[in-house]
This record gives sequence, C-alpha cells and structure tokens, in this order.
Amino acid sequence: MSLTATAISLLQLPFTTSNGNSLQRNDFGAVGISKFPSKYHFLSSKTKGSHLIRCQSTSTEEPKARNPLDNASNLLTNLLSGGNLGSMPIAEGAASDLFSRPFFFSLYDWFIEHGSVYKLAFGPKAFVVVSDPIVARHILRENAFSYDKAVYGALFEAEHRSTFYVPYWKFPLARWLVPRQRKFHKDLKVINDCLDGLIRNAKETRQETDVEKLQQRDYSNVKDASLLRFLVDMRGVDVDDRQLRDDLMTMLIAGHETTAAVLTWAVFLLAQNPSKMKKAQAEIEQVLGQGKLTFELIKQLKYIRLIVVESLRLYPQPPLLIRRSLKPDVLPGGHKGDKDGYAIPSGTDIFVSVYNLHRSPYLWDNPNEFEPERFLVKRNNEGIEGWSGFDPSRSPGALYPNEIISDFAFLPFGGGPRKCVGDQFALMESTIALTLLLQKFDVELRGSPEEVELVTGATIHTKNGLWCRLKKRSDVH
Ligand code: HEM
Repeated sequence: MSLTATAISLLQLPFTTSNGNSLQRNDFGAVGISKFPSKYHFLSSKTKGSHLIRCQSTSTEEPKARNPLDNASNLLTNLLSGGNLGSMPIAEGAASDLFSRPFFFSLYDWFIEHGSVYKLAFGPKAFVVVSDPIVARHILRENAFSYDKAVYGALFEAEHRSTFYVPYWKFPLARWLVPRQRKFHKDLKVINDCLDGLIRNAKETRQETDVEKLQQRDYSNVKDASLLRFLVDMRGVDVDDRQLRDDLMTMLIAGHETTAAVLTWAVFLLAQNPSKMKKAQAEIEQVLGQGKLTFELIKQLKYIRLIVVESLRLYPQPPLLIRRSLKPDVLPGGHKGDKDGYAIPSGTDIFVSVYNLHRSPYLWDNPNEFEPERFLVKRNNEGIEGWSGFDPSRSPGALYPNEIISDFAFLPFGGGPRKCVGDQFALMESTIALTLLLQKFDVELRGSPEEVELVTGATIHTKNGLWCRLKKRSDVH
C-alpha cells in the first residue's frame, strides 16, 4: 500500500513527492476525498495508460421531510444544551441531514438563511456555527486563548465521533466488536509500525549535532535527508520514541490528506475548465523551459499558484475549524447579526465554517465559480462593518494569499496561534506536484456533455458518476 511510501515521502527534504509519472492512488486523496463534505465523492483507479479519478455525485439538494428521529433529537438538544445563547438565531438540524447529503451543504444553507453566526441544534448537541471573518478573527486570533482546539488529527474517525449521537468507542470491547473501530485500530497499527521502523533506522544512523550546524547542513548531500533525521540528530540519544512518533504522526496526518485533497480538487476543477488548464500548461512550458524547477522558478509559476489557492478556497480541507470555549465570552455579532454580539457560556462548541467563509456571497464575487485570477484583485469592504477587505498589498512578497491579505475571509490554514505550521510547505508541494502533473498530462472530464452541464450547475444528479482522466500529453516528452 502506498501509505508507507507517502509516510516516507512526507518526511523527505526537499520535495520528492508525486511527480507526473508516479501518481499513486493515495496521492490523489482517494481515501481523504471520499469523506469530503461536498457534492462529489472521489474514487480513483489506474488503468493501462491513464489514471482515472471518479467524481461521483452524491448531492440531492431537495428539501427533506423531517422524521420522528429529527424531532426527538432536536428536543434532546434543547433539553441538554439549548436555550442559553440569548438572541442568537437558531437553525434546527435534522438528524436525516447526517445521512441524506453532505452535512456542510446544510451548514451553508443555514448560513444563508440565518446569518453568519447561528446556533445549530443538532441531536443531543448544539454548536455555534460561524461564517463571518470578524467573528473568526475573534475566536482564532484575538481571543484565541479562550478557546480550546479539538485535536487537529481529527480526520475521519474524530469527525465521525464529533457528530455521532452515541459514544460507541467508549463501550468496553468496542475496539474488537465494532467493525469501524477494528479497522481504525488496524490502520493505526500499520502507521505505528511504519513510523517505528523509520525511527529505529534514523536512530541507528544518528549523527548528533546542534541546531545551528543542522540548519547549515547541505541536505542535498545527505543520504536520507528528512525531518526525522533532523529531529533525531538534534535531540540526541535521549529522544523519546513515543514523542517522535507522535510528532511524525501529526505531520503525516495533518499534511497528507489535506495536500492530497487540494490536488484532487485542483485536477477536478481543471478538468471542467480546459481553457484554464491550457493556460496553466502554457505557463509551465514557459517556466520549465528555463531549466530544473527551483524556488526562483516557483515564483514565476504564478497561475499554478493561483489555481492551488482557488482550489483551497472552493474545497477547503478541513472545511470546519472546531473550538470549545474555555470561559464565557461575547462573540461579535457578525454581518447582519446582533450589534451587541452574542454571549456564549463556557463549554460551547463552535464550528468556524471555512467552507462558508470561502463561499460567502458577502465576501466574494461569484463565490461558487472557479476563478483563480480573483486573488490578484483588491476588494474593498462593501458594507461589512469591521472587515478590511481583500488587499494583496497587506502581505508584500507573499507567494500565496493568506488570512492577513483577506482579513480572515480566506482561511484554508486557519489563523492565529494555532495556524497550520505546514502551510508554506504544503502550498509549494502542491504547486510542484500540479506543475509536474500538468507538464506531462492533460486532465479530461469523461462523460456526456449533459453530464458536464450537470456538474457545473447547482444540482447534480449523475447516476453513474463522472470520470476525470489523466491523459499523457503527446506534445511533450
Ligand atoms: C494543503 C495542505 C494543508 C492544509 C489545507 C492544512 C490545514 C490546516 C489547518 C486549517 C490547520 C488549523 C486547524 C485549526 O485551527 O483547528 C492546520 C494545523 C496544522 N497543520 Fe496543516 N494543513 C496542510 C498541510 C500541512 C502540512 C504539510 C503539515 C506538516 C508538514 C501540517 C501540519 C499542521 C500542524 C502540525 C497543525 C497543528 C498546529 C497547531 O495546532 O498548533 N499541515 N492545518
């Protein structure tokens, strides 16, 4: 399986991950994307000459009838955790939303209906859903230490646990009896065994030295240059295996699925926009014509970089940032919200909906369209009190737009003290991977024109799914 390869590639310095010729299933996030809260579920497979990514529609977008389970769960919500958020608008989540369509569609619909700060009463839980840059800034940066962060490596299991009604994983024997728990522990063992092997190897070949020397080391001449090698050499004999494994696990989990997802979505978006793909390929030819890909050349890959961030805007992974208030606080009211804000008690669970922020009609023009060029244009605040608008000049020299430039409207890596530590690495890795891919391959959408039409529209019903195909370009060598 390619997990090992991925684990190794993630620990490599500099970038030695996917290239156009060696795309593996996991490089395109088949696992990660299949649980992405969107209209599409991706499955990929390799055939003789081409790599197929299947984009299967799962959306229904039809109003749903509430069932007795919905009503019972909302009653429970109100009994257990409701009623104490003052004037905050309330959206009532239907339990059937969990099963009938991606949860995040509903969060978006309620955002449009109830405003940028609302309480979601859902099952035995209540959440505050935030889709406003000022409120996001308050939670993530200005008042960050009043909020606890759910473990980042949430991924599927934690994501599932956070929205599931019964804490089944706490039942005695659950890890042996519940199939998804059995699978979870089996997967964990694979990762642990792999990382333990890498740690053992790094320790056996350790060359202890201090940080300054390590930073000056010429990694192009180090046989197995890696972050692990750096950590082991720096920390010396006393380094604790468990701590190392935890660090690597964070890097692996935090960095793998996320990057795989952005590449998958970038490919998917390009498949729907052939003229933009051609424009990207023209840039690649022009830049790579100058020689081997270096940092200086990445600076010239302007359009590819824009594609990466536009893909992250449309399909942020993770789509929600989760926080729990540690003490009582008053959230700003947000756009069109209560001027006095909303008092929230300690222990309130909050979703900062990055997906909603990124597609907010108040913050972006044509929010649902794939327009990489949008990031080049300054956008003034038009009637959103307290928001400074989008201004690239706020971060001079930045290769990619960020939360400063967008004043918390663009948050693919979060913001504040718990912001992603791997953002620049991930963006460059994605830029390089996409460059090498498009240099060698065209991305094609397979299916009838009607199906393409359906994909670009708001409602999607493709019975048999669509396919994006990577086709080797005949005009390049
Ligand atoms: C496109 C790729 C990536 C995306 C979209 C992404 C996104 C994020 C986001 C949104 C957070 C903040 C979560 C929160 O505030 O609750 C985060 C945290 C983090 N990310 Fe990333 N990430 C990516 C790649 C990486 C990579 C490559 C690494 C490491 C090599 C990494 C390491 C981390 C770590 C360690 C944290 C936790 C920081 C903390 O809690 O203090 N990420 N990431």
